[in-house]
Amino acid sequence: MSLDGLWTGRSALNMGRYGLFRRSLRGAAPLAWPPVLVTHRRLCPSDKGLLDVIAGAIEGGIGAVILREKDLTGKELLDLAQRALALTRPAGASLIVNGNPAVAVAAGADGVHLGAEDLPPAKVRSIIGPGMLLGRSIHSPEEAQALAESGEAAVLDYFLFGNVFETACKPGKAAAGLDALSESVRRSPVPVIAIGGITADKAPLIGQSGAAGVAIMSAIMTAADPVAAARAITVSVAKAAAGVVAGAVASVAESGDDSGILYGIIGREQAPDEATLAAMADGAYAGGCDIIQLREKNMPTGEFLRRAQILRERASRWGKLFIVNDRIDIALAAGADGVHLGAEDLPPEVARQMWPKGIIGVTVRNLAQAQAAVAAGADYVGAGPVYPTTSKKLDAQPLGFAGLQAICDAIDIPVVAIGGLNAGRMDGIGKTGCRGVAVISALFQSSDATGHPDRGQDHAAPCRLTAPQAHEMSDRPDAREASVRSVVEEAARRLKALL
Ligand SMILES: Cc1ncc(COP(=O)(O)OP(=O)(O)O)c(N)n1
Ligand SMILES: Cc1nc(C(=O)O)sc1CCOP(=O)(O)O
Ligand SMILES: [Mg+2]
Repeated sequence: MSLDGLWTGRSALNMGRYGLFRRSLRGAAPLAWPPVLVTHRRLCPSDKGLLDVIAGAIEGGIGAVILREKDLTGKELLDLAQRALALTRPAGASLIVNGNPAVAVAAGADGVHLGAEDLPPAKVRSIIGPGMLLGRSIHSPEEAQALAESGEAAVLDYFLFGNVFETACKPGKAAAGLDALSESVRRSPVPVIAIGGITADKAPLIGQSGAAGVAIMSAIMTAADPVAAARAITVSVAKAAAGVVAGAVASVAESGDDSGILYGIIGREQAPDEATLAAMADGAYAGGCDIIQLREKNMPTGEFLRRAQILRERASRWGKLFIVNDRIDIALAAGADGVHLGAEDLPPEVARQMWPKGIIGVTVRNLAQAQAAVAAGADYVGAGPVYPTTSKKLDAQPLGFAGLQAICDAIDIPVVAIGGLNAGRMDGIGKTGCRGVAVISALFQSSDATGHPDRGQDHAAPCRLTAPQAHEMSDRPDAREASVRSVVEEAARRLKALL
């Protein structure tokens, strides 16, 4: 009998939600994943059961639970998974079943985690279908590379790399170390989650390696107060994620030839959950962003509005600007400073009538569109793409600096350059006359802040630098590294003052 049909049961109903979650994890920036709890019920304190610890960890902000109870029978594991789901699902956390795809499907769980001894990933993917998360443990950079080269990683959503530090959970097993973690991140086509001996105070080191998140076993499972233990880790990870973003932002801010506006654009692809969104916004403003735009596609209005309210609050705290992409209704409801409109959105004349005092930005691709935007009452234009971008599918030809300059010369309102801009592409941009740059990936999905300018150039993951970008940056590695280091330190100082 083929197993291929198994997933058409209950979990198929969940595909929309988890399909979305999976996609949003693809481009995960350093520490953009919320922390993951990996269970081991025999470590629980004597006064607590496993479900008590899971409930506490969720209350403390854990975003996913990997149920790793290897000695249970299928029936026992199914029963436990169903009980755990009753805790994770209402909280919006994910439940991932270790090693048993059939139990995961039968329970309606959100994912499956595999070890080297389990079924091959492609087989498991055919059992669970496209919508569920699928992860695989790895223990070395070579293993990450082998799984990438064999094509097995193509069906995976993440690697779990360990053990990074020594841990009582694997007595006698030497720590793989941070360098091996960094190298695994570099060779991996999927986000890497770090595990093994991770505590709240070590989370920033994990962020430096470029890993997308941390997974915790003993620091939570053995804690007398699992809520407090989980919260300490969640807070530390959020601060570290903000620090990474601050460093990337500062490195772009410092790279231009004048001090123009730095305009960051963020959405769930960069910040999957609300805590990460807030942390990244803090990092971006701390690093030198003047404006943040919330850009969400196909998001239910309520969720979009909640995220807009979070950014409104962060921007006000920093005394900086907040713009909503596409949706003037959400911009007004959230009290944003303005809205950015493109060819598919409400015409700017209509927006201006509805919102006389709002900042209205309009996308333009050529001179004629720029002049039309001015006539329609725009406050600024976003002109692009200046370079090809990996952040969205676009048919328009890149403007280059010459096309950008022609627009800047022709109109009197501010021009913000957009598309494929990063620290290595800023020389001379001020001379075009543009007033600033709008950026997604180099701020929120970049490895810039870690000092590894070539990370991931071998793979085509959307969060990574493309080979030509990496080449450009490597032309002046010493200058770049020194400059990145100093701006990261400065950003860390500013962030510390805030937090
Ligand atoms: C500052 C800035 N400039 C241009 C755009 C692109 O807007 P649009 O053409 O509407 O495309 P989407 O971003 O909605 O896909 C922008 N968002 N911001
Ligand atoms: C959202 C968007 N609009 C563009 C346009 O030209 O209209 S380019 C773009 C993506 C910008 O992302 P990155 O900095 O990663 O290239
Ligand atoms: Mg738009």
